[in-house]
Amino acid sequence: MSTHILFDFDGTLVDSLDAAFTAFRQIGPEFGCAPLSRERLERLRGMHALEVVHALGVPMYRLPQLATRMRRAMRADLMETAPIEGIGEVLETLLQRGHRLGILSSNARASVREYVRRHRLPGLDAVIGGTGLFGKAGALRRQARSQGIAPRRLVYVGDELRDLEAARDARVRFAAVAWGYTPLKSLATGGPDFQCRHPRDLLSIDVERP
Ligand SMILES: O=C(O)COP(=O)(O)O
Repeated sequence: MSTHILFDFDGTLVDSLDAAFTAFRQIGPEFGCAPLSRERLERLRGMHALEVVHALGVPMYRLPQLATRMRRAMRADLMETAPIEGIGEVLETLLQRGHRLGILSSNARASVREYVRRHRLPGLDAVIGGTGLFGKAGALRRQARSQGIAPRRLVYVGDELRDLEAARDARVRFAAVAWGYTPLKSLATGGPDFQCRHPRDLLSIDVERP
């Protein structure tokens, strides 16, 4: 039987970290954040998104507004950024093997769909977007329910600790990727079901588990 594989977007299908960094340097100060250096960014990458928000001094009530402003500021750069190298071929192979693919992202659905179309990423027409930064667990649960499948038959592929946490909460399997925002060694502390150092490692995540 095939597995439903849902992909996170930013960091997992496209390396948007530079675009995020540039946008934050512009917008962060409006939210009372100190200017961000590359060195500090590197230190923040190992942390959970909530810890990052705290470390940057963003009040929680302003987070949705900051995230929306960031997404808008990043959009043009993002559209010009190529997908992670090798991901297109891997998606193609997963499709040929009969897997059902999709995207589940806290980024805006319209931007993600536009990106998939422009960069011709195969099999990713189903896009769930705008989940809220910390709303992915509920979205994963709803997805399993609406597809009529047990959560364990879903795999979420992501690059951040909030992705891993959401998959755990929803009892969905999680594949951690090494090429995203959060280093694999930080993701490994959360005990992901699969660790992918290269996109082709995604081809072995269909292993059935009891
Ligand atoms: O909230 C964002 O824009 C980041 O989106 P992601 O869930 O695809 O990482």
